[in-house]
Amino acid sequence: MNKLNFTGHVVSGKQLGRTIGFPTANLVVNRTQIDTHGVFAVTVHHAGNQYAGVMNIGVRPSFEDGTHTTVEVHILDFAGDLYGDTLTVETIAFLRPEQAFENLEALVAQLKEDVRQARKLVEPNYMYARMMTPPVTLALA
Ligand SMILES: Cc1cc2nc3c(=O)[nH]c(=O)nc-3n(C[C@H](O)[C@H](O)[C@H](O)COP(=O)(O)O)c2cc1C
Ligand SMILES: Nc1ncnc2c1ncn2[C@@H]1O[C@H](COP(=O)(O)OP(=O)(O)O)[C@@H](O)[C@H]1O
Repeated sequence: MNKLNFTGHVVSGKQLGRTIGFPTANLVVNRTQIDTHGVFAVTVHHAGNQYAGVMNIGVRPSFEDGTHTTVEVHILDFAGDLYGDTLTVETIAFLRPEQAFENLEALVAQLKEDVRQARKLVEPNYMYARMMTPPVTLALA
């Protein structure tokens, strides 16, 4: 997979995400930075912090007429107002292509599975970084 690394600012969407337990920050990004569609496990940088997340780049075939591409990120273990803020997103792994779901229940079940995968794929990176930090610091001291 080609790694994507881009920055965008958060605008409002249909405000449906929060009603299904998955608030998703809609990002305005430079189209030339995005050359693919699909669902990804990602690292999100916001205000000096780093989080694991799941991202969809697509046309939301379950809800839309399938013409307008959006970039949406759900950040794991985060709650807060991001409207107007800037996020930098780095893809870690491609999870699956975007699908048309029959109903919200089926979408939510898949989103839970996406989050489960992202935890497995993204969080070990942080654990490894934390494990490595003390010995490196000691070696430099
Ligand atoms: C990780 C992730 C995967 C998604 N996968 C799909 C998908 O396969 N099909 C789809 O129609 N929408 C998908 N969505 C988009 C949701 O339908 C969207 O977040 C929801 O419509 C809420 O939109 P809102 O932020 O405008 O309120 C996905 C969103 C995320 C964050
Ligand atoms: N964990 C989270 N991940 C992403 N956005 C979150 C999260 N927690 C709170 N938010 C906020 O919720 C908004 C997304 O909620 P949502 O209902 O999908 O609305 P919208 O359709 O306007 O994107 C984000 O823009 C952000 O301000």
